[in-house]
Amino acid sequence: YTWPDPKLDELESQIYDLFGYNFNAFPGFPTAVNPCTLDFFDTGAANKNRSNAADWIRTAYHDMATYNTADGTGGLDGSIQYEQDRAENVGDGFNNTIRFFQTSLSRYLSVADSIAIAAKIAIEVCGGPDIPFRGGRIDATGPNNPGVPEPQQDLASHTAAFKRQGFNPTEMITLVACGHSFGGVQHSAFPDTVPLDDGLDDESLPFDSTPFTFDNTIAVEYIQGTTRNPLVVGANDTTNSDKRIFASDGNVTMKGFAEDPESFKTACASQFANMLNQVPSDVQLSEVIEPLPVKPQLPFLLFTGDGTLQFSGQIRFWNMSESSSRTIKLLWADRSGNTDASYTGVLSHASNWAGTNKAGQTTALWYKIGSLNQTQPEIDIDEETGISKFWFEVDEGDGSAVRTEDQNGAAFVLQDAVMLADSTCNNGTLVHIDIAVRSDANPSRVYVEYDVQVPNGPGTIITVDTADAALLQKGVSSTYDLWTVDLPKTAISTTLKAAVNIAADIGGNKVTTSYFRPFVGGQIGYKRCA
Ligand code: HEM
Repeated sequence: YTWPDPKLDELESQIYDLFGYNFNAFPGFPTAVNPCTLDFFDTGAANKNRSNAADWIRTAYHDMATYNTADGTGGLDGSIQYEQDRAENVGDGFNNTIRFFQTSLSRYLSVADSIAIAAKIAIEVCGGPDIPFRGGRIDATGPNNPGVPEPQQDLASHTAAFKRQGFNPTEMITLVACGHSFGGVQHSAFPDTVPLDDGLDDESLPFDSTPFTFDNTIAVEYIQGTTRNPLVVGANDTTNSDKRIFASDGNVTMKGFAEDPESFKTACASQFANMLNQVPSDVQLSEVIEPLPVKPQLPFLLFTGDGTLQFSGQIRFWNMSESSSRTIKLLWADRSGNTDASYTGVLSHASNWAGTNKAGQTTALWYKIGSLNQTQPEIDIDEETGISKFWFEVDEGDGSAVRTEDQNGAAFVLQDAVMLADSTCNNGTLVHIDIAVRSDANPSRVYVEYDVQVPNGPGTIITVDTADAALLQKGVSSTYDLWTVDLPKTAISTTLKAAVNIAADIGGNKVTTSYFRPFVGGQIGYKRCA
């Protein structure tokens, strides 16, 4: 896709900026599955086979399992929030999962996409295959029809349930084996399947001897006859659903998985992806989100009133490794689209500004707009000529040709009609947001947008609220007027991200700035009011 696309930009960060210099990814899914034995809701040694990773994967399946291919209803839509009182959703793993990312939801990050991202990251970080990711799941506002398979049901009803969900019998065996590569069955949820050992409050019996890692042990132990899977060798044969499912094709599929770990991995990659992509028929998922080769993060213009616009932000270069000889130049076109030899500035880089989606690797380098030198930390743009787009020239300094990074000619578009003014301040309880608006823009409305989490029974709905700005001073500089709005901290404190953006309706179009965090340190426009 072409930057900027706020929703895809957010999702891209959530799946690629996971380790290292990863301030973007929020809440930081990998922190909960690195190591994969982590269990945030651990109640003691008795639960030692449980993990966040297993909870997240089971949550994705149970949310999806209401899908009905015939009428396009159900699927991965966050409806699990409203379905936890059902017998088919016994256990606290769903609530644990949703609680983890509840505070980071935004208009760009739905509950349903968060569930899908959590499962994808758990699988990938814990030894599993890469799962291609498509985004744009929309949250249901109430429950779907029931439909999650339960262990006491017979093979015919499981086959029918998976068919309804869009999986044929081989895919059913595959998806169950892939999912049950993680975690196990808990006594408290399934007391008949898992007896309680003396002296324990609760315990979980794993499906295989490696419940924290994706691997084909689930199949190897099953085929060898050494499995302790409580849904295969449980004392009550009625609830041995894995046994019935695994054996349903004469063990052909499980034998293949036991003999060839790579074939298991490949098969799981495609069935996990299918699971995450079963969404209601009125939801249109994006294309598979690939990492952007060059990605601006919070490119920001700040109106100073001294004749310049301060341009700051960070740029991520994917698939780049450290080099002391490299220099990267930023170039821009002015408001009229013209270029000039003077429209250029440096990007700076420090050696620990490296990140990746794989633990222990370096995949991307981060550069900052402006120099590292504190006296010139951003690039100053003449407010009279302004900016309309920017791009980069990468010189490896090794004699190879200088490379232009401009999104195949589209460049990186940046509007300069509305922006934060540096007179913005906060007094602890409200932020006094000053907005510079280009005098020739004639906006019909200038406003601030912010996300609000609205409780909806046991679930959450994200809405976008707005606060309108009023004109404060015409001609505050040669090119700009000043508008202002007061936003109480309570308005934006319902999301941990606490981010807002400035918008204006100009000539029938909506123009906006990036999301920024007026109350949180380290970003722009949050100084204390005098
Ligand atoms: C006929 C289909 C299935 C049945 C009857 C079934 C049954 C169960 C049961 C009884 C548990 C124990 C839950 C607990 O103790 O809280 C469980 C756990 C789990 N299931 Fe399934 N399952 C099925 C399919 C799947 C699928 C398709 C996936 C994912 C692809 C999956 C992923 C998991 C995971 C990861 C756990 C471990 C949870 C933990 O340790 O906290 N299951 N399953």
